[in-house]
Amino acid sequence: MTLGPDIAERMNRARADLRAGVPVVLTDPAGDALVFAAETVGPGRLTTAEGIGPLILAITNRRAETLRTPAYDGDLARVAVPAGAGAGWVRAVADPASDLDAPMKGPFRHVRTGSAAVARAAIGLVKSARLLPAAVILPHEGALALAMTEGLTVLSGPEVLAALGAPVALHPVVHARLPMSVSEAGRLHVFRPEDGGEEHYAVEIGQPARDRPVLARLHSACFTGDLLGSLKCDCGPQLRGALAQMAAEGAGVLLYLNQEGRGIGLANKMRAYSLQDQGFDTVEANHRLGFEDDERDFRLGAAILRRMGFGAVRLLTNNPAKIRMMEANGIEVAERVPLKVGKTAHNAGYLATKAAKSGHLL
Ligand SMILES: Nc1nc2c(ncn2[C@@H]2O[C@H](COP(=O)(O)OP(=O)(O)OP(=O)(O)O)[C@@H](O)[C@H]2O)c(=O)[nH]1
Ligand SMILES: [Zn+2]
Repeated sequence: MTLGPDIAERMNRARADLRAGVPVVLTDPAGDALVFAAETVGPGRLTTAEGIGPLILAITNRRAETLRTPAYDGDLARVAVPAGAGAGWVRAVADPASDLDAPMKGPFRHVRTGSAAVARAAIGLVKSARLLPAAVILPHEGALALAMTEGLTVLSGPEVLAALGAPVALHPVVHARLPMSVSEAGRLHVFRPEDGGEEHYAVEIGQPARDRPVLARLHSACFTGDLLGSLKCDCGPQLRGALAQMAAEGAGVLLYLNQEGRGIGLANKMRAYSLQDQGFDTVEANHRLGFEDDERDFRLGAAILRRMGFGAVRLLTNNPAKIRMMEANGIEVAERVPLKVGKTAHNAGYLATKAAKSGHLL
């Protein structure tokens, strides 16, 4: 084995670079390119990049739909950045915050020739860095040479696309006893992805048998609901309700998956909340930002359950997609246990939207 980073490790580096506003280089058989996150690229680097060659802004089909412009590449659109348009223009196209104040972003000149593969890998990368799903691309023959002189992270575009679609391998790091007010027989397990990325947790209550379906909950992180007692969602009561039910039965396992905001991260979730204050529902807000309704990867949950020795669950959920994902990833769902707690005047619309648009069971 070589000492250098593999593709997953280099992608982790690239995420840090992109979050800091530093470009990365994507190599591709159709042509190499420098890639910036639209959210973080500053005016200085953008001007330097414009001096090298014409820039392209890649946005998702969801964002294109909001901007009423076609997505010629299917899942994404490549629009030319007008000369001298600057970071303000890039940000306004990528970020829906000012859509209602300044609705006309176009007309856009679309780039329809060449391969969209680099744009696709770039959007996948910035999304996985929990940034707005839009990337500035500078196609450049000398990108590799520039990477050498400027110390930029280099990734193969096709490898990025393959890695984004591959299941993340996780390993247990540590577990220890954790007496909790709900149950003194608690134990917290920490799991870490092989690429050194974000950790996920499992709270085990009692000593659930491995050869029978375990009462289980796949909980997605919700800082606002879990910690702050937000009334906009039902996450806090669901978290506490699930643990209470496991304590009452004497055994269970709650996975705490760090996929805040259905996988878009807290900053983007707050952008979605701001759009909800403008009158859009939870699904429309995700789409206006350029995301799908739900960007979570529930394969993580199945992988952790398997690592813990569980093959079958009684799943506490109202979300049929979680059941489908468990079964598709080798965890039998012997029973769905409804979890209906925490309805408030503030979240009634949110819960109704989840039922109407995301198939949640009421
Ligand atoms: N993007 C976005 N995420 C939200 C919003 N409200 C809550 N969330 C996130 O949604 C997730 C809630 O997930 P869960 O409660 O685990 O899952 P669920 O799909 O509702 O399914 P069940 O609760 O199991 O029925 C958390 O990650 C929250 O942060 C919102 O308006 N927009
Ligand atoms: Zn929540």
